Amino acid sequence: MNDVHSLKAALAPIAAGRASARIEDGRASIVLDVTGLGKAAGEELEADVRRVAQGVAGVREVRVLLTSERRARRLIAVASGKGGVGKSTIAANLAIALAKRGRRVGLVDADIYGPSQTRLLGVDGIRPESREKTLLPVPTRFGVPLLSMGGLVPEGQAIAWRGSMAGGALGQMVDADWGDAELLILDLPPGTGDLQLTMVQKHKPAGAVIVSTPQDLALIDATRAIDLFNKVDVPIIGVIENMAGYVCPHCGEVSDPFGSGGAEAAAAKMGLPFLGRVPLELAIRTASDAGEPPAAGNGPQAETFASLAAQLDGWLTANGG
Ligand SMILES: Nc1ncnc2c1ncn2[C@@H]1O[C@H](COP(=O)(O)OP(=O)(O)OP(=O)(O)O)[C@@H](O)[C@H]1O
Repeated sequence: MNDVHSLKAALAPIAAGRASARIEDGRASIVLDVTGLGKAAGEELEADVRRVAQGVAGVREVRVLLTSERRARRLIAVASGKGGVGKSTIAANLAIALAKRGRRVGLVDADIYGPSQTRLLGVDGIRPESREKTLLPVPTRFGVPLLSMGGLVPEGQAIAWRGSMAGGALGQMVDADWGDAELLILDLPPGTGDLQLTMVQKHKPAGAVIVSTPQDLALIDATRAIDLFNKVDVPIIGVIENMAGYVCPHCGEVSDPFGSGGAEAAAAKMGLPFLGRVPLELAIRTASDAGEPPAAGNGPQAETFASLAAQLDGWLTANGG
């Protein structure tokens, strides 16, 4: 076997289909395709390839060139005009329902005022590690890796974090080692101030989902959120009405403490798609508090989120795959 064949044979078990190699005057040049591997795994593979190549007879020097098809990772913002409407709950469950459909999804919790995703996804207290200044998202049981401001903002310092620090931390989270995730769901801080505008301007999500309760007041705020995205030319994928209709945990009867249909009517008036409604249900709150997102289960709530995710999926396909 000549040297280049020995080199190829040595590389095959660890980098089959990813490496092409040649040797000239004892110098091995290897082009390694690390598409979809993520930074850490790509570097690990590069080190393995280097080590193996150095052990091949006739090789004095090894050069490895990494290539990767640039994968466009899309950001979908989940926003609300005011706090407490269930934006984080919807964001977490949408991410899980999309993962169930086969999308490779990560979740970014940018809500510095009330970062709740670590609790919702059952990874409270687990801090993300970092490798060479790149954050490694925390894996969750639901197939959706997570990075949260919760792990970065010192508790009780949200106010001091307004502005540039929050912007910097969000940049670090978006540019983290998301591996082959094609989609990041971005749980924005509630409201429509400068902080939200800067975040949206800088990271330019592919689209936005607006969460509102059926109440009039929340709808006025939701309209402001819609205006914010319009201002920066980010398309609104649609509006979700949360806490619509109270389902009695005892008899299953549905009543409408906050009214119903308001968000749908408002969406229609603004010419925006209405994605659906999520009822106000004790089971959603208790499951969420326990780190068991309903979308991960098999109950009726899982169906509600599956249907929302199907529409989001349709939008993603229609807008670039
Ligand atoms: N459809 C629902 N049925 C019952 N409880 C819900 C529902 N949606 C959200 N909740 C509960 O309402 C509370 C607020 O929800 P969540 O934290 O998701 O809101 P938010 O809009 O993200 O708030 P914040 O502004 O604090 O980020 C939580 O206790 C959550 O479990």
